[in-house]
Amino acid sequence: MTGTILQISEIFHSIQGESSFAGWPCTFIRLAGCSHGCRYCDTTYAKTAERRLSIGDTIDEARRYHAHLIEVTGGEPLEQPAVHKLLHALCDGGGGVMLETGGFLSVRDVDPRVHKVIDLKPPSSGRDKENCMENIDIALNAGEGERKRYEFKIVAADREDYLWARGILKDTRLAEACTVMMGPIAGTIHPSELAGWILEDRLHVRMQLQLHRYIWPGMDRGV
Ligand SMILES: C[S@@+](CC[C@H](N)C(=O)[O-])C[C@H]1O[C@@H](n2cnc3c(N)ncnc32)[C@H](O)[C@@H]1O
Ligand SMILES: Nc1nc2[nH]cc(C(=O)O)c2c(=O)[nH]1
Ligand code: SF4
Ligand SMILES: [Mg+2]
Repeated sequence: MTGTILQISEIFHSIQGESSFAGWPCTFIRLAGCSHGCRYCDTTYAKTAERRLSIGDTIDEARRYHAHLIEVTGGEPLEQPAVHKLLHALCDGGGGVMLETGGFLSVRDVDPRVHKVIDLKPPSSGRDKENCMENIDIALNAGEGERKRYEFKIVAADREDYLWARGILKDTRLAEACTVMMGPIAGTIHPSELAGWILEDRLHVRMQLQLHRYIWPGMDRGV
């Protein structure tokens, strides 16, 4: 198992900048490769691997930072089949384990101990037709205790994205069951504009800004 090879973009220690865990020290394992190409992606450098590491070496390196929280992100982490063994082994080691996924692939086989952050890609991504809507059903049908480990996220560039998000939330009533985070895509709408729409519509979502962009402005990698 530990011999299974992962394509790695970077492993770093930072402040969790997104999700309901924003603000906590966190070690990030960024797996390389993504076949989606969202128009606004801020991590295109992760398309290609910097290193190939066994699961065991990946965990050893991540654990060196002694963070209470580890997030596996990408690229698109679910595109590497070995991610499931990685997540399982991380959970066995204790501490909080998070997965950040673009939500194109089902999270059905993800270790149930993992806190799953699932993006719903809006029209401005150019990939909105590829959302795996099964993930919403999986979360809604999860038992009471398990449901808290499903979190959804929608980033928006404009009013069209926002209305799309509002429509999905109304149709599925997802926000009544799970945490839904909403934030602006960097360099597009001002946070106050998005906040205004959320408040006007009494939307039951949590607003987020990418904290790391404020802590380390202009830094694209390793934060
Ligand atoms: C780079 S992706 C990697 C993980 C996975 N592929 C995904 O899309 O969730 C991590 C998060 O960054 C967000 N993101 C990417 N580009 C962004 C941008 N320009 N502004 C705000 N958030 C962005 C994505 O929506 C996603 O939630
Ligand atoms: N600080 C920090 N927090 C993050 N949360 C999710 C991230 C990601 O790229 O998936 C991310 C990231 O790249 N940096
Ligand atoms: S799925 Fe994630 S990593 Fe892939 S292009 Fe979209 S935002 Fe970037
Ligand atoms: Mg990021």
